[in-house]
Amino acid sequence: CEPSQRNRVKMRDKKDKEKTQITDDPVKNFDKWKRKYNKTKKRVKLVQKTTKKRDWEVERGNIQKLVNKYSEIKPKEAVKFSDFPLSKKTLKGLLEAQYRQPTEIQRQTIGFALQGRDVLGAAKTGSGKTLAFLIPVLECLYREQWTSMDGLGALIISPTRELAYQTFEVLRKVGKNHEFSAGLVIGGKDLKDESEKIHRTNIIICTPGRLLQHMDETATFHASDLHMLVLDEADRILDMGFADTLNAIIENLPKTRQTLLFSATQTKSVKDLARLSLKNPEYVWVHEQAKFSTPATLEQNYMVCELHQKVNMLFSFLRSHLKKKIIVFFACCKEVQYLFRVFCRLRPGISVLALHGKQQQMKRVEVYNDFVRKTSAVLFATDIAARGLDFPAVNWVLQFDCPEDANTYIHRVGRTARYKEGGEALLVLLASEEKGMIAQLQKKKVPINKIEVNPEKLVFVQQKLEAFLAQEKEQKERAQRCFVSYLRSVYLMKNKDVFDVFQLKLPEYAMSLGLAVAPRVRFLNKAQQQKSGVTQDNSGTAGHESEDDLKSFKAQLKGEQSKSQSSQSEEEEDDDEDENKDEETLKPAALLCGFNEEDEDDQKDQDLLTVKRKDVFNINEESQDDEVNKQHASGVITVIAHF
Ligand SMILES: Nc1ncnc2c1ncn2[C@@H]1O[C@H](COP(=O)(O)OP(=O)(O)OP(=O)(O)O)[C@@H](O)[C@H]1O
Repeated sequence: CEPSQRNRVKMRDKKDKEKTQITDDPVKNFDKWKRKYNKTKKRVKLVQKTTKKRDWEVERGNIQKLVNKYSEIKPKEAVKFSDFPLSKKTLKGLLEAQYRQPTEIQRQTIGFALQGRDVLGAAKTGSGKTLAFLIPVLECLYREQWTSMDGLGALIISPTRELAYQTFEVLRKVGKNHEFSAGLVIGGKDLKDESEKIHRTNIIICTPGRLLQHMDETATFHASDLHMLVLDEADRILDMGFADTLNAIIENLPKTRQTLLFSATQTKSVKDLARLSLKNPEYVWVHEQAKFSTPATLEQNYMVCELHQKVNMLFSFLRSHLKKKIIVFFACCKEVQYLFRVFCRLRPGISVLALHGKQQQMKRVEVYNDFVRKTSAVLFATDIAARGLDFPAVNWVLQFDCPEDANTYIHRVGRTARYKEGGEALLVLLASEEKGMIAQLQKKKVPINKIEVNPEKLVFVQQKLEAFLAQEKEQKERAQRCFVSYLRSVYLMKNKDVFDVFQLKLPEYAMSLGLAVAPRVRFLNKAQQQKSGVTQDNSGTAGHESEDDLKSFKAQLKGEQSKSQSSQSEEEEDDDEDENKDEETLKPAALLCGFNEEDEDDQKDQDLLTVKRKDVFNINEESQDDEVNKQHASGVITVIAHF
């Protein structure tokens, strides 16, 4: 071969040799790789720096994508929650809480709420209204990329502490993937402690009284950035009892907010809604065309029973429903307090619990949770348990006393037959209440049948009650208070076609409670005298009373109840008692029938205010001013929790 060709071959061999030498030398090889790697890393970083968005920018992009889809929401086609343009965090929360498919009220309202519309939503009890407003609340704050620095963004007002507590628990469940803070403001022992946290809370679930107290007294708390206001059980919150408080709250809220109202018995009264300055609200009345206003799975009956047989009837009922979960509604606290105690002593064979507005808040929460957990038990309750509470698997709702009106009836029976479950309801009426009440129920499309009681099946407990009262003075006093309170509750009912206290047979009623003699009822005597036109001017006090009557009556006519009246709880009564006194004597029996010791230091309930009950004779006047002061000073539990 030619010399030049030989040279070329030589050079190539040399190069090949060098090449293999480098590949075989790991140090040199690594250095080379490292140089190359650094170069690439620099280049990638540069590219990333110019193209990569920050997290919040990504989130903002996601939000924009969701918002763009709002106009395309088709409620009729939404089968799953994921068919709505909801954030991943909310969808995850719903899924984790086992909520997959929206209920009818959720399907029909979520879209409007996401679009920023004001909504008035009404649907039967147990149909899922809570999520219908909680989902939009979460989405609203998510859309605004709300942080704790932004303070209050959404406000949910409930008529009772129990309902607020329950809503808070649902919010914690479905909102757990969001970073917002949420607080339960239902009255607290330590206002100062609460005040320190409240300004950092993004979602507040509250009862009206305590919220207003913060608005008045907590300097750092303001609601000027509020985006969403929710009134749960709106008709209740809008009615006369909460008028002053709600008006004062609304004065502190920005007009630009979005407002959602939900209830099973919705208001459409223009006067009521005007206070909220709703903007072109969307009315969603899911069951407006439905044949009945109560759940289809609820079987409803009523029976007529004489007043003095009611206790026997209740005991007999419980004896024949020992394995069931039952709620019994009474007209007033004192009735619940007395009958709860004697029923524990009677040992019906089923665990007896009591929930009413005079219990301390801790006790109320304890009883609430206890009843949630139990599979069979009977809960004696006032109307603080009538609205919104979602106790699982309640079989029966028994209304021992006639409800104030058809709406209260609907809410009470709604504690059973919830979300596709079945349930039964029994209403106990006096003969004098039957015609008026049944007419009201029929007008409200409530299907109810009359049943007869078999007198032979009644178990008589009067003698046992007499024996209890003979043993314990306190018990006797409780029975007397129960007697007077029940009469007062009937007397204060507005609808005189249904409630007529003068038709009640008082001596028989007293005996049925175990009392040998009917206690003196001063207000009835007074009322009787007024009824029969007897003037008391010479007594010196009558003139003063009638002036007060007139004032209060005028205030009611104007729809501006006096402060004392509007703050007066339905459950508040003027006679104090020390419920702890007889714990010692009650303990043995209590243990046997699952009785929880009641530490019912009389505490004034702030939840349910006087509604639709005219106190034209100012029976409660002595206690009212005191109560207002006490309400402002008294402490009730508050929890501020963060997700
Ligand atoms: N989408 C859903 N899927 C399954 N269960 C649901 C759904 N939405 C609500 N529920 C369940 O239905 C029950 C009733 O819901 P909720 O308490 O919200 O009813 P409500 O309409 O507010 O009743 P009320 O009128 O008595 O206040 C609850 O136990 C709740 O967990």
